Amino acid sequence: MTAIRVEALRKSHGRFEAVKGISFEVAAGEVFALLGRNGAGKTTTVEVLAGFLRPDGGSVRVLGHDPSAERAEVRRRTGIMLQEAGFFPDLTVAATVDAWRGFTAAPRPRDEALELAGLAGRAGVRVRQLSGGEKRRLDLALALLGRPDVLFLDEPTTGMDPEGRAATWELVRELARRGTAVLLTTHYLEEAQRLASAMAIMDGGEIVASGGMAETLAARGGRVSFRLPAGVAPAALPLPVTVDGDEAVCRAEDPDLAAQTLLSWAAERGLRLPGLEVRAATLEDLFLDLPKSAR
Ligand SMILES: Nc1ncnc2c1ncn2[C@@H]1O[C@H](COP(=O)(O)OP(=O)(O)OP(=O)(O)O)[C@@H](O)[C@H]1O
Repeated sequence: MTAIRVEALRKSHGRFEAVKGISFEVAAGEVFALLGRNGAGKTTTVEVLAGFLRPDGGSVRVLGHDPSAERAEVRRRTGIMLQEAGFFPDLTVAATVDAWRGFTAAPRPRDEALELAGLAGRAGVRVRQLSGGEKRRLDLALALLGRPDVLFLDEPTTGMDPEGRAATWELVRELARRGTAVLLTTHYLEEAQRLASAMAIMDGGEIVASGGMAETLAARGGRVSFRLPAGVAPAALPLPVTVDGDEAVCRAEDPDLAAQTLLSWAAERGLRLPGLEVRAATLEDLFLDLPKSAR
């Protein structure tokens, strides 16, 4: 089931066109990463989907509804974690959650939301005393209060320590397993690669690359690297390599097969390939392949 549908969306801020006709879909139970450098148009897109901004062109549907025309219906079933949290610094964590529960239909119990977000035991702390990462967790707790079918996460783990980040990833995975559609924007490419099954990279308001995460990365191939054995000329190797210092790098569609070819070649000659490393493509490799302007 399609949870989010964006078709030819356009949105300007004044005369500046921040989103220039983008299209993508997110299915129920899918984590979709919207990526791109600062100012690419990601937040503007999320704000349209959340019903905060009206599109100038094209259409968006969240759970089959138009988020600006049917805002109440969409808001009831979506959770949003935006970049700037508008908390009252003097309220405690518990009071903040209670206030939000008042605005939420059929909210989760307070302790359940705090537990989910990893804030159990911090209920009595004032918001101003929370660390940056803990504030993100509080944001997450609020976003999950209404047991949303669609979750918008804008830079959810900024400021979190590695443990908090790992716990958040696990929570997002679990929510997706239970059917929540998650639209994630992040600058942490490792986060996107681990969590998302599909992605789109935006630049200057347009989508410059998109597709299933695994398929896109597999199509990009991978690399095998090793230290060139003494006395071996790169041209003598059975596969083409680029050489940087004494490191040889072989880019290949199937890096496992390339490694086997290189190792058999070396074994036949009684050579070793020290420091041999086989690596599938990462999202970072994909980014580095994009035109400079898109990174
Ligand atoms: N309210 C606004 N008024 C004017 N320009 C805006 C407004 N909001 C965003 N913009 C501009 O629109 C462009 C896209 O911004 P947006 O916040 O959507 O990008 P982003 O991809 O989310 O960036 P970041 O990674 O920094 O969050 C930017 O150039 C930004 O300066």
